[in-house]
Amino acid sequence: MTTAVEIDDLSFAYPGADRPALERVSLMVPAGESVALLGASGAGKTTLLALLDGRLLAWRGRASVLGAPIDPDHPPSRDRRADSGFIFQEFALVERSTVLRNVLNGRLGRMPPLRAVLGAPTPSDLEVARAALDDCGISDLADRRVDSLSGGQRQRVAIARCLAQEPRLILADEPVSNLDPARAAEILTLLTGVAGARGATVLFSSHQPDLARRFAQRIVGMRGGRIVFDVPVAELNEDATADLYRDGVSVSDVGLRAVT
Ligand SMILES: Nc1ncnc2c1ncn2[C@@H]1O[C@H](COP(=O)(O)OP(=O)(O)OP(=O)(O)O)[C@@H](O)[C@H]1O
Repeated sequence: MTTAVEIDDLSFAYPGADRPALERVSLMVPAGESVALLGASGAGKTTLLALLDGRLLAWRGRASVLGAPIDPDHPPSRDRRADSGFIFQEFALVERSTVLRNVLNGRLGRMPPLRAVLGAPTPSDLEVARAALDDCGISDLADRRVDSLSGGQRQRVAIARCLAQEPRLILADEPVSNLDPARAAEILTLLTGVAGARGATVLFSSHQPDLARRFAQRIVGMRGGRIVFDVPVAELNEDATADLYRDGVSVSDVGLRAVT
């Protein structure tokens, strides 16, 4: 069994913060698994995903992504970055650009640097982008500007952009918290389905235990920067889940976008 993510005794504090955002975190995610990070606002989910994406430095401990250690002192190389894709809650798309152009942006990390600067896709880049649009059911939107799309359609574009990158690991930070419940389930069905079909690992964060249970094989509960449980979905315990949200925030209070 290969490992997509391996973290051992990892701690991180934002500069100037009076307490760590991640404290003594250890985690192992086998390749091909779909894992949900569950926890209240401030639990450290975004920080953990950003760290795995190579965007945070000066942490302590050990971490490997797709079998290679990440360095707390240097950002990852361009090639390494291309192997993991990130899906943001707020989509992070170029609003005034077309859907196809946004999806092609996912190819930039796979192009030689000069071609990427010129933004000149090859026929094979176009083929990969069109396949990603097709997988996400949005081929008919290819020429539409992103600023004319609904939230659910935008998140499909963001997933297609990520797939165009051909990542082996997909990190998704609350990918459905801006969507209504029906759309949220649709998008997680799509995300975990296309990732599974391509053999990619998915690590997604969520405030919603029901969605985590439905779409992940394993649930990692976080609270106050620590991992408090890490269980197969069948072993998820209601009390332990509710505990994640104590201190003024209850599970039922945690709606589509969180309580802060
Ligand atoms: N850029 C930052 N600078 C300083 N502190 C930060 C920064 N980003 C997050 N934090 C702090 O780090 C801790 C973990 O935050 P993080 O955003 O990772 O939690 P989260 O579980 O993703 O929360 P949410 O569900 O609201 O996104 C919190 O105490 C937060 O206030």
